[in-house]
Amino acid sequence: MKQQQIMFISGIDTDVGKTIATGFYANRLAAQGRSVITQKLVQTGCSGVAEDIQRHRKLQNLPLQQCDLDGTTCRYVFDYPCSPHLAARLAQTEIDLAQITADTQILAQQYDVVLIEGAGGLAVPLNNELTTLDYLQQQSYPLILVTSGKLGSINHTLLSLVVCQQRGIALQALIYNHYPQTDPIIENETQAYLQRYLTTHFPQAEFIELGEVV
Ligand SMILES: Nc1ncnc2c1ncn2[C@@H]1O[C@H](COP(=O)(O)OP(=O)(O)OP(=O)(O)O)[C@@H](O)[C@H]1O
Ligand SMILES: C[C@H](N)[C@H](N)CCCCCC(=O)O
Ligand SMILES: [Mg+2]
Repeated sequence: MKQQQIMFISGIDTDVGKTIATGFYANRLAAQGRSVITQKLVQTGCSGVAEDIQRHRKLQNLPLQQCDLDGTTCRYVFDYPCSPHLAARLAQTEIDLAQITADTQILAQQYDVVLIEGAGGLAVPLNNELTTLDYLQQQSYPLILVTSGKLGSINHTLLSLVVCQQRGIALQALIYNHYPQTDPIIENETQAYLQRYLTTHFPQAEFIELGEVV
């Protein structure tokens, strides 16, 4: 019997490379013979089929799927490029998290692995009460966290990891995005520091390097 797996991909911030990392990780699993679909928790800043889903499919070298066209892979797409809680409010609606969970379950019945990309970082609000972190904790999905070598990443990464430990969220992997390249002295130590930190505090988690995707 095929093992179904749902994993959540978040990052230390918006624009850190979650979408690229999601496509990369999907391809890695597909190369191991597993069928993979991606889902976007909530998309802001566009209309129609979520732009992150479109990017995932391009990276996977797949056309848009029926589950993309009918909204199963991204139920909530909002125009305004901001936090989901605000984007939903501006659209005079609310994000129904039970609907998103139901969509994930439908996808999990059809694919071996569902990778859910969050919007922004872990503490991004989905409404006035709940953050992405709360949802992740409720669902007990393992987390793949995307980080980078940019100045400031050590602090943002450690804050994200400390809160995962406090909330009992399992870290599957830390993806270290080498893009964009900035200061090699800072980047090298950021990578080395985070690798040491992972070995000490999350020995079961994988450290994965992501290079520039062209
Ligand atoms: N490894 C990479 N190779 C090439 N381009 C990259 C890489 N990582 C990030 N980028 C580029 O940097 C920008 C931000 O990346 P991306 O869209 O993946 O961020 P994100 O974390 O998914 O943001 P959001 O919170 O909006 O979902 C994009 O233009 C993307 O193409
Ligand atoms: C529009 C943007 N690209 C992201 N998808 C949304 C990021 C929300 C971040 C909210 C915040 O941390 O203040
Ligand atoms: Mg993205």
